[in-house]
Amino acid sequence: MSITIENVSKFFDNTQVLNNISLDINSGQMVALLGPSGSGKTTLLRIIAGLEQHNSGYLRFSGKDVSRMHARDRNVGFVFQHYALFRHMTVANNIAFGLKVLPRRSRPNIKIINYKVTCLLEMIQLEHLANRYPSQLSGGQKQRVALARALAIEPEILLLDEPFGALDAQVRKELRRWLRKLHEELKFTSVFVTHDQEEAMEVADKVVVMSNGNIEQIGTPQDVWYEPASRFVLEFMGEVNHLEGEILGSQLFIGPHHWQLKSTISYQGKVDLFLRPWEIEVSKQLSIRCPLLVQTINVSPRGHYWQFTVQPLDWPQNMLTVIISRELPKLPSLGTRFYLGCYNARLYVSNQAISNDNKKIDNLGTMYDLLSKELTK
Ligand SMILES: Nc1ncnc2c1ncn2[C@@H]1O[C@H](COP(=O)(O)OP(=O)(O)OP(=O)(O)O)[C@@H](O)[C@H]1O
Repeated sequence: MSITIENVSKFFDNTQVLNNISLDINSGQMVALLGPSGSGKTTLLRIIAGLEQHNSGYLRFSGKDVSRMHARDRNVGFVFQHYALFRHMTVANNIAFGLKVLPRRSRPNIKIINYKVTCLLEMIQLEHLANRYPSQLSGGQKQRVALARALAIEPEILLLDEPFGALDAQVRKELRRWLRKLHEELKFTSVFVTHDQEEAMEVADKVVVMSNGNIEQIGTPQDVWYEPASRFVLEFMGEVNHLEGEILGSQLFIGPHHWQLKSTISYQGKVDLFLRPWEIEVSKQLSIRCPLLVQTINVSPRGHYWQFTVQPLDWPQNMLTVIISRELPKLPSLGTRFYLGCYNARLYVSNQAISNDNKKIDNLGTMYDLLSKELTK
């Protein structure tokens, strides 16, 4: 079943928490709503579920307007962060609950209910715990039971609100792989809320990045990672170094260092440069590619790579994080000086310099785009 959200807005009292949201979710797709706390993810999910009513706009399931349809008639399964299992019921009875409370005309007979529960217990690999109570389960087991309970009614849409948020890192990883596999087998449409970038990248077909009640970007995990649509998405999607620079005439300045631009660009003034730790070039020699002198102040081994914290020496900036493959023959120790290049840095008009006029040219491209060819080859 597909979901169409068209110009949906939501107010709580006089505060607008969703601002004209439009989003298409194809049948069988798994979509992550990703964003910081308070960005409106849960509110949007609850509107899809029918637990919250939007103030304007349309909500359609496979083309049919469901805006006024009661939650129980939407055929939607819901999984919350905090299990919400019935404490006084066994695992098997928790899973059977949704089927037992169906209206008489659509309720399966008890044999079929028991058969379905057995199949679901098998699917979540907890057959041996059918007669336990929730208090006798681990967090990961409880969450699997919650999923089985949501799936028992064979929903066409499954909504998950931070389903693994309360679990430790290892169990989270296992469960999200398991969810992805389950999704591939059963092919329901699902929307899940998370503020964990890695979780969204690993599980979703499509990622919707939200901030402040707005959608910042809709795209595949690759899109939002490699082609961030805004400075917000770039900063939100993983670690990034922030440098300050300035465009004066046809030169880009970082501290006392300057580069010749291909041509004079229309924007003049302060710029913010963003650079992922693994996009920094390093060299022991001063060169045109690596002109920025730094000193190592921390080295930390991270599996197949090394992570350095470095202090810029003759160019006034904050400390930077640099990631270098461990295959490099010789590694700098603490205090070692070396040179950096930052050609992959993305440039934006500095926040301090944004006026309505500059907002139109907020994103200036990468240094590679702006510099003359002979400097970057
Ligand atoms: N019932 C409510 N009454 C008033 N304001 C609310 C209500 N529910 C949510 N809000 C507000 O709406 C905004 C969006 O909340 P929402 O829970 O959708 O965000 P979120 O992105 O899911 O955040 P989190 O990741 O912290 O759960 C917040 O500012 C929140 O305070």
